[in-house]
Amino acid sequence: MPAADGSAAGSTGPRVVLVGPMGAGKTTVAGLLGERWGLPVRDTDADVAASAGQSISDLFVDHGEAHFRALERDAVALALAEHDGVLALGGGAVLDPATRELLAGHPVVFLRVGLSDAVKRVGLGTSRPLLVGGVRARVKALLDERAPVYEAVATLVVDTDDRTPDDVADEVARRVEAREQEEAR
Ligand SMILES: Nc1ncnc2c1ncn2[C@@H]1O[C@H](COP(=O)(O)OP(=O)(O)OP(=O)(O)O)[C@@H](O)[C@H]1O
Ligand SMILES: O=C(O)C1=C[C@@H](O)[C@@H](O)[C@H](O)C1
Ligand SMILES: [Mg+2]
Repeated sequence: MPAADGSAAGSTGPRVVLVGPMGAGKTTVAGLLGERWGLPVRDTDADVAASAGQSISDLFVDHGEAHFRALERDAVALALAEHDGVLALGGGAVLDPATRELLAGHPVVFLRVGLSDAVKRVGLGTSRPLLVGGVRARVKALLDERAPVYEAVATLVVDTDDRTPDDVADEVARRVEAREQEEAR
């Protein structure tokens, strides 16, 4: 139940928030961290699709990217306020300045991925509307444009190229736990 100021009563916020480009493995690694820590996992892409009653692709086609971004901003704000588990954001969520402000003070991990691994991972499906048309060129443009934004919001950066999701989740868990211990001292 949210408190009067909009925050969730008793919520301490997510144990970790995963950011990074499409194909970085946010959703996959969030699932692994949730299992490891015994915590619930939430993904703002799934929240937006559920609240709109439409897939993300259909939302882009029917209402456009700006409408999707507005729903996404609300979904991130709500998840940060009420979710105490592992949180994966949509790849473009951090483009919104208000979202970046909300992230300040949370443990944010940037899962970094290079062009070649990102292209291999996202494949040629149509579930990522921003990539329909020319996957490699679009991925390159998005990685170049967004890398500084992910770096700016992150408290930790974890490389994912040539690594399995389990290996990435191990490093995220180890480093988040080490930070928590430092902060508890
Ligand atoms: N480290 C990895 N090595 C190889 N494949 C991976 C790795 N991480 C994720 N994958 C695979 O890449 C694909 C995309 O992963 P995932 O959906 O978790 O990415 P995402 O960052 O959540 O992307 P989006 O921003 O589109 O939601 C999935 O098929 C997943 O199994
Ligand atoms: O990087 C992006 O802009 C996106 C990433 C996905 O997670 C979805 O949020 C959507 O396909 C847009
Ligand atoms: Mg995802």
